[in-house]
Amino acid sequence: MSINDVPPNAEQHPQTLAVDVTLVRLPHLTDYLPHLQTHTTPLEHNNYYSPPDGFYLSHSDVILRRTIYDLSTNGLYSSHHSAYHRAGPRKQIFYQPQNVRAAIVTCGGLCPGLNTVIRELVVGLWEQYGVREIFGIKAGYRGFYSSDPVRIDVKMVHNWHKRGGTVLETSRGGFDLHKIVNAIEDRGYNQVYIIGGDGTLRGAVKIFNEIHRRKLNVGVAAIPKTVDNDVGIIDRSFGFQTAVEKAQQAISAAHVEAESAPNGIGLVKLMGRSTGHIALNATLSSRDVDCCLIPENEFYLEGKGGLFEFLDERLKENGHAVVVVAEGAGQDMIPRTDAQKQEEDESGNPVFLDVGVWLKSELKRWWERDHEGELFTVKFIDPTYMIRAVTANATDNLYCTLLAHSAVHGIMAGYTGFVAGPINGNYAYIPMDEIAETKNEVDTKDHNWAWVRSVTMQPDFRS
Ligand SMILES: Nc1ncnc2c1ncn2[C@@H]1O[C@H](COP(=O)(O)OP(=O)(O)O)[C@@H](O)[C@H]1O
Ligand SMILES: O=P(O)(O)OC[C@H]1O[C@](O)(COP(=O)(O)O)[C@@H](O)[C@@H]1O
Ligand SMILES: [Mg+2]
Repeated sequence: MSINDVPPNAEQHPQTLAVDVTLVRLPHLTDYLPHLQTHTTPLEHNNYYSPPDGFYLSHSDVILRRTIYDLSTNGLYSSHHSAYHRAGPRKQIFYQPQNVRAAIVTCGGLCPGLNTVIRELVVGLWEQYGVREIFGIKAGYRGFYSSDPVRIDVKMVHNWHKRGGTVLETSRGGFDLHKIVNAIEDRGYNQVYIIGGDGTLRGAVKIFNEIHRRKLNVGVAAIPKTVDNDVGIIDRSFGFQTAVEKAQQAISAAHVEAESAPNGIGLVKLMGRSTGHIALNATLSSRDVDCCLIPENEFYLEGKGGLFEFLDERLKENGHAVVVVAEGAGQDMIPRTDAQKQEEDESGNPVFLDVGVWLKSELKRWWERDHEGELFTVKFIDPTYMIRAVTANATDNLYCTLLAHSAVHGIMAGYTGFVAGPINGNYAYIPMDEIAETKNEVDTKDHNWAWVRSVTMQPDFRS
């Protein structure tokens, strides 16, 4: 079939898609505990649920990862079409609610919605399944072995979705596999809910593998958290939209400052350790940005096609310009000492130098050199934690709720070593190790980046 054979009106000329589906295998407690008993879910007798036909999902309900096909190629017949188990309640579960001891932990940096996820894990366990023993682990992974857990009940969590941060506290570092799994065993937890980013997920995989090795009757579920939106496979991470909304406010302020000064430049640095999703999305939604700099697209300052030449033209044309830079961009250009090159945070993440401060001083240096005596202003705004230390917006709050309830249903159904997350708008269970290995970077070859370029008309920094 060639492109010309694809009829413009598919309704009149329906095409048949033949898709080979590979079911992504999800770990289950019965993989190593084959004699575990099943029980009918208490949702059957929940006055507020009255499950209608089709309410329960089964092992055969799946979500396809790939939804976009090109009818003119044979690509659609290729064998790799991953199908993931759909998230949702199962009629048969592998726990008796009165025997459940659940532990919840938050790790890594803050993210809007953390408290909503915790709240909804508690509500889901308590209200839907009748679980009464729910514990919060304090201050990240280290809390498993270094402090006493906090008992949580459904009344306590009432208002938590209206608070930024994490009520349980969080931290980086402190991952000690054996101490953590020993604590899980000693304290008798049989469900562990881990909320965290890429580092946390790599730790969660190790915890799950160790639990599997010890053949413990303990389900492990993770809920991916990161404002950076750098977790792969899932549509987006919770809190990201809220962070973009906040970032836009910083851009608006930078725009006002820049507009109100002769040759004014508003410079905004946004979070994004190694991905530029916040910068890109805030740029696209604000439309005030003249240039968006992200880690996935190297840039340079001097010469033809460089940032200075571009800003020179923009200032001549408009009298002002707004530059957005993701914190991980341009790191290779910032001079640093050997000690600075080695610097890592407690989790082993590289510590960046401040690209905003550096860029501000480079802009000033350039202007003084090339435009001596002409007025010039750079206003640098770094909202840092203001974009993530906030409550989740309505969309993120709802999203956090669905994530938490999906995780509870999955663990109750005996699945383990999984992450709950949306794929193409539907909630799925994805093996933890698969998620831990993937990274969601900005694809500078796709339409979104092309859109950024067409909105800003910034250089591609390739010449
Ligand atoms: N490769 C790894 N193996 C085990 N634990 C890890 C790993 N990377 C990070 N962690 C632990 O996960 C937690 C959070 O990691 P961090 O990178 O700070 O944040 P995030 O999970 O948000 O990316 C920390 O306690 C850290 O020690
Ligand atoms: O100062 P902190 O707390 O280490 O956080 C800074 C980092 O945390 C983030 O907000 C998110 O990182 P994680 O999701 O990996 O925790 C990054 O954008 C930023 O580089
Ligand atoms: Mg991380």
